[in-house]
Amino acid sequence: MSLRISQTAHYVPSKVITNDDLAQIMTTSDEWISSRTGIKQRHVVQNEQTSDLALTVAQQLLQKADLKPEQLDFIIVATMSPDYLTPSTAAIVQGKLHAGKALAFDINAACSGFIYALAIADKLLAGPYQRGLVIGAEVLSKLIDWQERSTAVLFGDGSGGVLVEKSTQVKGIVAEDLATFGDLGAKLTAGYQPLCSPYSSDNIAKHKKYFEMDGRAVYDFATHEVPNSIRRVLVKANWKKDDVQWFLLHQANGRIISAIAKHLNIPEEKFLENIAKYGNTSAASVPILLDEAVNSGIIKRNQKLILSGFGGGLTAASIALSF
Ligand SMILES: O=C(O)C1CCN(c2ccc(-c3cc(CO)ccc3Cl)cn2)CC1
Repeated sequence: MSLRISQTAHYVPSKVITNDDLAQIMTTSDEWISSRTGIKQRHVVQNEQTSDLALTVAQQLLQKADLKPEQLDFIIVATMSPDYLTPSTAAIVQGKLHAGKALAFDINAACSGFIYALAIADKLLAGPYQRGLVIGAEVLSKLIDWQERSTAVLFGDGSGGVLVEKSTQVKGIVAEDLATFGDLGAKLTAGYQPLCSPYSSDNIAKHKKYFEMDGRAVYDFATHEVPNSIRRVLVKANWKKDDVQWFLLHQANGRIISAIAKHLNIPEEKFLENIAKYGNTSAASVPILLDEAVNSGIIKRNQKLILSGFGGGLTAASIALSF
């Protein structure tokens, strides 16, 4: 028994902000952003919340599969930018979808969130459940300090997801490697919830609401731990790296993907990329990349894929997927 990805979908808000648009409101340039990150533009919400982006993807997945909402057993939303602490973004989607039979919950593993969520869905399908939605959805624009150019230029809003079903036909997730490096968590933070009772005092600076990142430290972490993660999952899957048709990595930074390809001595062409169009959309980046590659015919059935996420936590996670 295994997990089959039956449908893929993605959605991004209509508002496009180019690097030149950002140069109008902060001291930066298209040259700096493009050369250091590979990003040319990003999509930013105007009046949509994270649950709205996730709901649109959920509706697309049901429509593609000709399924009714009540046929869903679960909805998992991977997000680090939920509408609320409670209700979960997944619960909001479940309610608006009228998917009354589906258990629904969020998971937060930042940019590894979609990979963690796929692995969790695999376990649910090994149990009493038949099918569900796994969605990565982010509105990072609400977590950005728009006065801080070092982070404001990196991120975008978006959502992507998959319909997963119990299957006896495909191998699905052949192996997984989900790692957390909590001792490095302070290197990438956002959304601190300050203590505020009459009995507490909180010396954490209030600006911890917004993204803060030790870019050098996270960059170095990624270029070392992502190759390690991919090597481990290849061994667990008993795959050789040449068996893999495509590598779908979190779209954090174009130079990081090149560095990881070099570390692994794998041709860069095997690493799919769309960071130029969307920026870093955290948990949404891999499912957006997956849907685009399926739609364009780059990814075909029965191919061997490696999906990898890395970032906040810090986390690094990989899945060997027989698509
Ligand atoms: O070249 C420069 O000056 C800078 C150097 C630092 N850079 C970075 C550093 C880290 C990330 C990053 C972020 C996340 C969060 O999702 C996850 C994973 C990563 Cl590897 C993205 N960019 C940008 C260009």
